[in-house]
Amino acid sequence: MRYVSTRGQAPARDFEGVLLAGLAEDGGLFMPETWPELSAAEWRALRGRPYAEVAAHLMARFTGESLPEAKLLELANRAYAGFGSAATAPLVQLEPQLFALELFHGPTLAFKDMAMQMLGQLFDHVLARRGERVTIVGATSGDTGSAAIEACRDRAAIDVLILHPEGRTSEVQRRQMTTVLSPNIHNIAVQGSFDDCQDLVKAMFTDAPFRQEMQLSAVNSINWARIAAQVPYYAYAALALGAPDRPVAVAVPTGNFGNVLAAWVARRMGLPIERLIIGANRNDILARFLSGNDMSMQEVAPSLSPSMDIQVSSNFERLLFELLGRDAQATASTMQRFRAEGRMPVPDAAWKQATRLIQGFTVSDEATLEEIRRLHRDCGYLADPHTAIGIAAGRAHLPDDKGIPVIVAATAHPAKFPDAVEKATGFRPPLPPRMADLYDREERFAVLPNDLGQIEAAVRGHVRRNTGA
Ligand SMILES: Cc1ncc(COP(=O)(O)O)c(C=O)c1O
Ligand SMILES: N[C@@H](CCOP(=O)(O)O)C(=O)O
Repeated sequence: MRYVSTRGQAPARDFEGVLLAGLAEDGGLFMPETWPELSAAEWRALRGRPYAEVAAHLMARFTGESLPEAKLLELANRAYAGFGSAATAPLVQLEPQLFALELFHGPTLAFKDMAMQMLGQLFDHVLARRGERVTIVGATSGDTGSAAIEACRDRAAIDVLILHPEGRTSEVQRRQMTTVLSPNIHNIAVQGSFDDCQDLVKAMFTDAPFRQEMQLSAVNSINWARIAAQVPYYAYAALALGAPDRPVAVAVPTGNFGNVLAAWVARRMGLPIERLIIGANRNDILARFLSGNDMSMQEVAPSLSPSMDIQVSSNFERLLFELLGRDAQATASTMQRFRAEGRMPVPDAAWKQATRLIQGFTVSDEATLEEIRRLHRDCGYLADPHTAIGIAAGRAHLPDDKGIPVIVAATAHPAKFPDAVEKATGFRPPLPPRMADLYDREERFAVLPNDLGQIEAAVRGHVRRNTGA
């Protein structure tokens, strides 16, 4: 399998090259040159199989010969062994047609563990075989950072530097990152928003000499390997509900558009996902795009669902590439105009094509609290604010539905956002016993301005110290 850049100016790579490169050299995102598709019989054969087997089988369609299914299965078994649910990603029925796909049973209690634990295994395997090392730079609004840190801590061949927006994550999220004192882990609180952090990461990747010198790699969903590892859980859930012989819809609380893109990919591989539904908080650029072709940037505003306080949704570029018929030149110029003018000029035909499949809903903070309250009262279910937005969006879609089940991505454990949950229900969800002393642990992080030079200097300093260079 070969991968091409959405902007058409970077060399094509294989899966391993894409895993290590992260972002393409031209600033674009890697996409498979062709889409693998499974027949109905192949999907049926995956029904009832353990999660690791489904993951290995589907990921093998993206990796090619250097990482065959048997090797992926070995890595997947290791990746998911420590999850707190035997099902890895259990499906909980909330209403006759509505199901929560719980993706938060990994070590850091958010859906990021589903892919990141697998990425950690992939990096270990590939770097050991090649005798190489990498410097991972990542941006987080709270969950990617801790998942990446947990997956890569104490590795000799990996340095990890995570940028988070100062004061804009929940305290649990921040502490999950900053209390990991392993020598290869470094946290930087950036005086800015998540979008600023993400822009800094992308700027480091497009600074060719720096990228080369540091051997940069990515763990954000700009890295195709992240998306590939997020596809299997949609298949796992849809198969449990009768796919490929019964269609499903999928609802996803959305920020950087990676999680919903993975569902789009599952559909492209032949899974009968009839509708994709996205829920947004007040940072609702994607919902505004879907309702009126208005992809215009606004200031990032803090909300009760901080992980989704995002305006520039990186993975939208991958969908745009498809909507524009894989025209890399048109994709590049559309993205350039978006960055220059703050508004993305999506042709009407492409927009209409998107709206035929994807529906968007904005859920305010008040409506989020009401949804958490309602779920607790009526279903005995405790949802975190992000999951509540997904469920609210899924429920808003139900009247349009033809009776097909809606799978909602439940993206975080309620204990990660205890203040919002307590405000809605009066109940403060406790952290699992292994994290009970989180508030007493020592924290270590630097605070830096939104300045590329200073961030690059910090990265260089940490990597030199770790490698003794
Ligand atoms: C808990 C949670 N829910 C939802 C999202 C949004 O997911 P995505 O950025 O893939 O759209 C995030 C951040 O990625 C998150 O951490
Ligand atoms: N919500 C994310 C933001 C980064 O998203 P990613 O999927 O691109 O890693 C976070 O929690 O950090």
